Amino acid sequence: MKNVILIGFMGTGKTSTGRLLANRVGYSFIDTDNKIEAVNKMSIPEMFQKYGEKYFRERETEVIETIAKYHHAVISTGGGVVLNPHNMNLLSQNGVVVSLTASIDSILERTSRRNSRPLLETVDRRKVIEELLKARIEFYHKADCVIDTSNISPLQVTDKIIDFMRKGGILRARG
Ligand SMILES: Nc1ncnc2c1ncn2[C@@H]1O[C@H](COP(=O)(O)OP(=O)(O)O)[C@@H](O)[C@H]1O
Ligand SMILES: O=C(O)C1=C[C@@H](OP(=O)(O)O)[C@@H](O)[C@H](O)C1
Ligand SMILES: [Mg+2]
Repeated sequence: MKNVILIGFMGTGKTSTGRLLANRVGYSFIDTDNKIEAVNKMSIPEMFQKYGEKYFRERETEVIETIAKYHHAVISTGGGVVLNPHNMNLLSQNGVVVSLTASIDSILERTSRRNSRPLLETVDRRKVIEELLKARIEFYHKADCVIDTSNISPLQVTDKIIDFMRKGGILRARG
C-alpha cells in the first residue's frame, strides 16, 4: 500500500494538512521533524544551534531511511528534504509525492505565528524566504500532484489530495 508524501516549503501546511489527511483516510501519520526530535531527544532549533544544519540533514536522512519502508502512512516532510536526491528516491519508491505550495505572503504570515524554524530566524525573513524558494522551487515541482494552498483551508487541501488519491486508485471510491 502506497504512502502519501507531502513536500513543500516551510509554512505550506505539510504538518497540519498531513495530520488531517491521515485522520480522514485512516492512515498513520508521520512528520519527519517530529520523528527527528523524538529519536534524537532534542528539538530542531536546539539541534541547529548545537550541531548545525549539516548534522540535522544527516539525522533527517536517517529518519527517512526508516520511515520510507512504512505502508499506509501519510508522511509530512520538512521543507529541506527535497535537497537530497537520496531522500526523494527512498520516499517515492514507496509512495506518491504531493507538493504543497503557497504565495510568499502566505508563507511569511504562516511562519511568523510560531518561530521554530532556525532557517527563518533572521531580520529580513522575506528576503531569506525568496532566496531559499528560488533555490528549491525546481524540486518542489517534481511531484505527482501540486496544490496551491494560498487561499484554501487545510480541510480543502485534504479534499484535493483525496480526489487525487481516488483518481490514481490509491484510495477506493468512498469511505
Ligand atoms: N491552508 C492553510 N491555510 C491557512 N493556514 C494554514 C494552512 N495550512 C497550514 N496553515 C497554518 O500555517 C502554519 C504552518 O503550518 P505547518 O503545517 O506547520 O506547515 P509546514 O509543516 O509546511 O511548515 C500553522 O499555523 C498552520 O495552522
Ligand atoms: O525548509 C527547511 O529546510 C526546514 C523546514 C522545517 O520543516 P517545515 O517545512 O515543516 O517547517 C524543518 O525541517 C527545519 O527547520 C528545516
Ligand atoms: Mg512541518
